Amino acid sequence: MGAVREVVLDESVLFAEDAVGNPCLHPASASLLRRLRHSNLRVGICYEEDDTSQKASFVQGIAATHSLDSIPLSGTDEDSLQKFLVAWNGTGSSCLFITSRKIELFFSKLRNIGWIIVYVGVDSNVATDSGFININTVQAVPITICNLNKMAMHEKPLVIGYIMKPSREEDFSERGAFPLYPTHNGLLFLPLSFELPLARQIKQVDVVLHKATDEIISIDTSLDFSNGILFSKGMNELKRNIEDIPDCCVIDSLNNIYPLLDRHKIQEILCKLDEFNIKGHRKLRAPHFLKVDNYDYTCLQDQLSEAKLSFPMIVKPQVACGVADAHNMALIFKIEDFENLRVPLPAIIQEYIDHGSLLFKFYVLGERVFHTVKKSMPNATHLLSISAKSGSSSIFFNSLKSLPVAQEDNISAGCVEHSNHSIDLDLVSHAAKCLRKWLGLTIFGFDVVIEEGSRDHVIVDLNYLPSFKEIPDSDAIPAFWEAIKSSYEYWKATRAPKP
Ligand SMILES: Nc1ncnc2c1ncn2[C@@H]1O[C@H](COP(=O)(O)OP(=O)(O)OP(=O)(O)O)[C@@H](O)[C@H]1O
Ligand SMILES: O=P(O)(O)O[C@H]1[C@H](O)[C@@H](O)[C@H](OP(=O)(O)O)[C@@H](OP(=O)(O)O)[C@H]1O
Ligand SMILES: [Mg+2]
Ligand SMILES: [Mg+2]
Repeated sequence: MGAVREVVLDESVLFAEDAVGNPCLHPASASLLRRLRHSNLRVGICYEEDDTSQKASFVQGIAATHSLDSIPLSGTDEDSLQKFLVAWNGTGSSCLFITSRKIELFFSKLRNIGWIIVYVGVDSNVATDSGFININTVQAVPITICNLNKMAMHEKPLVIGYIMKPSREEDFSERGAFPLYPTHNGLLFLPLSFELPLARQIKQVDVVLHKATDEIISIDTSLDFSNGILFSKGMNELKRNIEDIPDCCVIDSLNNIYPLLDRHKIQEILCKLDEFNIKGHRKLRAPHFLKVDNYDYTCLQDQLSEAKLSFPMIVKPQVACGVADAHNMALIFKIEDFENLRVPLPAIIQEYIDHGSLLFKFYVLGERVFHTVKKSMPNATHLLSISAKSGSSSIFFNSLKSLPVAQEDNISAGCVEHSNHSIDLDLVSHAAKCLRKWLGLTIFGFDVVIEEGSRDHVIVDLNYLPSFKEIPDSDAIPAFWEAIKSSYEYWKATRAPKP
């Protein structure tokens, strides 16, 4: 049996009726359709031709929404089968027919031409063999396809189990990052579900790719961050499983991720870069900073001076991500602005770098380094005009939502475009390689601003598994796959020998 490239979902596994008898889509089926849509498989929906017109138009609407084919099935006789096959017009590779209706005659005809029937439902009488598979719920469809494709491929693909918040999974999935048919470098992607037993799922994968910070409930900053994290129930179960199954490559290990949760640790890492400046190149450095546990500014001025900090400054929560207020920060212009400052404590006070409102976002995917230029915040003089207009001296904002931009900020796209000539890419790429070695992370991002005047390249932020949305899919996705494969190969070559 060849690898599965095509899947037809019968309406019986997708639709139900709501309280008033109208057709509706099972939530689990909706999630499955979203995943299959971007799985690099050809997917269709089959519906009974004599369905009510309301049902037929509902099915066709769902198919159109998910960019899937919709194929009518008029009956189970030979003629209906031929009409169905002509309408589907399959490539002849192994095709799955996923249903919870028992149409024996139709099944045997399909199996005779190499299709595989996947019956969804709990029925002990169902005999299973290579052409007939029984699963309990539609949530087991991806793992079924994955296992069939693992068995069918001459060179065993590497199965990457992934888990992240739905919006992030959708972002990656829409870019084609999670195919259920092997990539050119032999990877298969399988969504892990907290709603199914994790131990069984993890045994099916070679790698677990996760964004654990998506599963943080809260962080008790009175403890060392890694001990203060309260994860979701599902993430705690995943942690237990990956700790119990040493034979599972994790991208990336939690211990390597924890420092990027903490802007204080990030500053300490970035300050190490000061030693790595290359003669004849611009200086690469971290911002001057001070960590504070309170905003009592009566004794703060000396500490600020000692830390070489002068106004304006930017105040960020020490917690860097994972919780809602990790991106609530403020620009402050005088010592009194610490009064009633709403930035969560403990906080990191950073020098504000005048950087002409241009931000260079770098993304490290394994060996590859990409960057994009984005509009940022204006120089201090412009910021003062914003604060003057706002009536309050300090400027409070959420960096994930919007940055304070001066009205008269005249950075046009052209300036962003020309800015590429101002950054020392060799210097930053060298720094990226150092950071990759120190952090032990497969995919991470960092933000660079160039100080006006000195032209110092200042790294103001480090992020774990960012979205690199702005990098073209044609570059980013193959690099994403290569980074994962290289990390796995490095893990395999360096892991402790099996007992
Ligand atoms: N020290 C600084 N001097 C000047 N501008 C800064 C400084 N720190 C941050 N910025 C600007 O503010 C933006 C948000 O800051 P930062 O990147 O630290 O926030 P974040 O919440 O970590 O964002 P991300 O979504 O990238 O994780 C930066 O992208 C940059 O434009
Ligand atoms: O959601 P938390 O755990 O707070 O972490 C954020 C990161 O700090 C940001 O770097 C991510 O933004 P980018 O993916 O654009 O880098 C941001 O990605 P998002 O905006 O796509 O959610 C978040 O991952
Ligand atoms: Mg940032
Ligand atoms: Mg960040």
